[in-house]
Amino acid sequence: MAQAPSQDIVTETLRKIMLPDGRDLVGAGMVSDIFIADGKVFFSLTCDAADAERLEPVREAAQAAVTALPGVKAAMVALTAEKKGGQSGPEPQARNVPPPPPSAGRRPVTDRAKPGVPGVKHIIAVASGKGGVGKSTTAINLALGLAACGLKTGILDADIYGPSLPRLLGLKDTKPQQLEGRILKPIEQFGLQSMSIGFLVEEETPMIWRGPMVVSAITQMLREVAWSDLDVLVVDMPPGTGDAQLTMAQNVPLSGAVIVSTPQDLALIDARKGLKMFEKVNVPVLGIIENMSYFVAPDTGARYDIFGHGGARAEAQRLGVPFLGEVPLVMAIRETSDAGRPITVAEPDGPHAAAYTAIAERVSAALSTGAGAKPAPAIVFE
Ligand SMILES: Nc1ncnc2c1ncn2[C@@H]1O[C@H](COP(=O)(O)OP(=O)(O)OP(=O)(O)O)[C@@H](O)[C@H]1O
Repeated sequence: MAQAPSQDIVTETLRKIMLPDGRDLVGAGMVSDIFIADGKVFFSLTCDAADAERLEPVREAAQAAVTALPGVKAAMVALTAEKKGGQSGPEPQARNVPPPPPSAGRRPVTDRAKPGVPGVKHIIAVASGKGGVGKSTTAINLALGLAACGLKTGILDADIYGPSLPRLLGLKDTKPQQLEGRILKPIEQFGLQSMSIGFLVEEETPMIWRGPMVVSAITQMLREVAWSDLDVLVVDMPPGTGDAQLTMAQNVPLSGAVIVSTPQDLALIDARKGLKMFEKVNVPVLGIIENMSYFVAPDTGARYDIFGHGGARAEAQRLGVPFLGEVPLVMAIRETSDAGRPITVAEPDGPHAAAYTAIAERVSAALSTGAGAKPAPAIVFE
């Protein structure tokens, strides 16, 4: 492969990407420090929060243009509303906050009003306010981390718009066995019981589901799968906070929810919406995970905060929700996921597996104590 391009070449490429107002990205002063390592290019684009949605196609165009440069293996471009510097100072150690102790006022984690799922003690949702923040990657590694903590664990891929579990588990051509009636046997992989709509339909099948169908498909996968004796079932939710997600959060007997966010303020705005959604339906939020928290250069091991590290921790603190931990942006996480052997399986003794296991321990502790963000009581004036 050709040599990776220089920062100047990347900058020149970005000069050709135009904004709707006719300025180019570089001329508009939107491009952060550009970081290039091992053929991969990382940078962020600064914009007003209000313009984020409108500028998503520009972000995609920038990412595609840089990816197409000779010598580029991958590019990761994020939109952010804060200006960020390049390399950070030394990272303070051990900043993870343990889950808060159970307090008398917290409600029990099992919602008795909803019928439980046979064979499953606790169900937790892994959700994100927006797509592409690494929710599925986090969900599978969290599930594996919970299993490593000694919990009998399952994972249900409820992201039926874009199921990724078959790929993440290296089970692309596997079909579940049908037991009597309509009941499906979960597929066992890496010690997890798993189910995904991706096991049932071909990858090419267009997934055009309307909201209500999404909910019934998921409810069916929850209740018509022979989950066996699970301590915890991790549900990888569809991204976003629309009606389908809200109905799901309402209908699935969730013990709690975990929100995944990247550190940028714009992702955090969406994460906050996710949090509010669970509060609305009285599901305790067990905490927030910051994914792609910082970047570790593969060659030098130096740490860079190009995407604005620490935002999720601050946000969790602000919202009174536990911070569950941070996972860096490392190519090994992406590559192992793509290869169907998540990092917690591929490198169980490595630092990244340790990060996920530490997060899993906090989730497990929160489940057993009933800790989580207690929704504020509604005050009604009549
Ligand atoms: N910590 C990480 N380091 C490096 N790459 C990561 C990390 N987390 C996720 N990724 C990569 O980012 C991409 C998006 O991740 P993933 O599919 O888990 O996101 P998602 O939020 O579930 O996306 P979608 O909403 O589109 O389903 C994948 O290629 C994944 O391998």
